[in-house]
Amino acid sequence: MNKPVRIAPSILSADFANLGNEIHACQGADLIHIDVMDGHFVPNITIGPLVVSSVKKITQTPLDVHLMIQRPEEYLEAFATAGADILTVHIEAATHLHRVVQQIRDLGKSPGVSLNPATPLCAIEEILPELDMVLIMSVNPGFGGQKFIPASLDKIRRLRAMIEATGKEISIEVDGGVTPANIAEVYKAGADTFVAGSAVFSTSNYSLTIQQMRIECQGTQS
Ligand SMILES: O=C(CO)[C@@H](O)[C@H](O)COP(=O)(O)O
Repeated sequence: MNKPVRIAPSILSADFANLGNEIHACQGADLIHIDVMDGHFVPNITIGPLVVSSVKKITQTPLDVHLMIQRPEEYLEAFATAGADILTVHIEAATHLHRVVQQIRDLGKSPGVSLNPATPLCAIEEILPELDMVLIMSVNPGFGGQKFIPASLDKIRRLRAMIEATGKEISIEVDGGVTPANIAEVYKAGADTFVAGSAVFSTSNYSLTIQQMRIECQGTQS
């Protein structure tokens, strides 16, 4: 069976002075990806729960909140209350990851775990069956507009095999340097959810770009 395709525009590349309209222009998106950076886990500072709560008021599209922060357990409730639907934490930032994943479930949200490019897949072996999604960083986190790291493709293939062995439906999201030119290859490797920041927001018609990215994946289906 063909895997679903979810396109998640990352508002990190949007015009923040015009955020509501920027999000409305992403018609056809499956998720709105929101990058939360604390200036400690990554060298950049971005969005907090107040902005998530404002975004929640203006869109029906589920909010995919990517926490690139230290001590994520201290902020889960705030982001859940603000309207996050998916809460993804970094394995490198959560000391008691199992507890953090349970906290996300208890808040009624969908848990994801993200891995930096240098973090091996074996690090998530034990927690994998508890997750709804694994986010593979295909750039080093912190900034939009970076180049996709080609070694991510093999990592995605191996992760897909690990997920199949669990017999569970767990999404693979890929974040960083995904474009209409490489999305088909990333999909074929086993990903189903694609974050796209500059690839969407640098174009003149966001909705059309989202549609093109989906078509690129569907073109690989048998
Ligand atoms: O998490 C991050 C960057 O750390 C991303 O979500 C970026 O926003 C992706 O941007 P592009 O690579 O697609 O421009």
